[in-house]
Amino acid sequence: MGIEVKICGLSTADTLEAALDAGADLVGFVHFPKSPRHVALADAPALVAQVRGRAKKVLLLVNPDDATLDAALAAFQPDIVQLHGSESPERVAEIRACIGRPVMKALPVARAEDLATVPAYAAVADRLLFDAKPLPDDTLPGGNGRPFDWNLLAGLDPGRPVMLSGGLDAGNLPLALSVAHVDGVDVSSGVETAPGRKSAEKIFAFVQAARAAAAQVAEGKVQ
Ligand SMILES: O=C(O)c1ccccc1NCC(=O)[C@H](O)[C@H](O)COP(=O)(O)O
Repeated sequence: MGIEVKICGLSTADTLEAALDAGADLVGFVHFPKSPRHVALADAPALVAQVRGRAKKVLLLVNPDDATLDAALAAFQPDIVQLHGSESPERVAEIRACIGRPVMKALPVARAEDLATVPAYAAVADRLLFDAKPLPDDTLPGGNGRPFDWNLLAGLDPGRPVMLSGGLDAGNLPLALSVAHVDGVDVSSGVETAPGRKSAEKIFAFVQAARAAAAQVAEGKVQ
């Protein structure tokens, strides 16, 4: 199987259509009011209906309580729930048992020591997403448009599908995929012209670059 491409933070019909037309495997909807990509519950059904099975729908939540979880599941009907807060392995396991659908846990990475929690989360989550650890001044736990040292993932095999995230764009994907042998890539800022404003052209370029880079790695042309 080739690499999975996730376009995250989609919130408008036109840019969602661009991601689907470009062939994204997963489309991510952020339900987190502090985010410039936030999708309100009332706006979810129209976007969800538009997907029509052309991609997997990822609902992105941050430290949701049970009420938020229930309401968001009903509105977004996701294929995957991505937890992008400080959820403990126990909370991830609790949510996974409750929702009966795959959970992708986002783990913040800045240094090798940050990977110490991988086994505990790999034991309870269906997928792992490695993202750049927010800086002290960042107001969001993700979507900050900043990469981390991809070499930190070299040789890592948590026994779960792994998605690489954080500051990716069409330009740095070949290097990222040559360094980090992952199952998927995820982007938000790198396909935007401003926070929360997705670009159809950048979305298409990112998906194309991901397919091309993955093929190069598969053919052994990029070490
Ligand atoms: O995208 C957001 O606004 C966001 C807000 C709060 C938590 C997570 C968020 N995004 C999570 C994602 O999966 C992003 O795609 C990921 O962090 C990469 O973002 P970027 O570095 O901007 O490509």
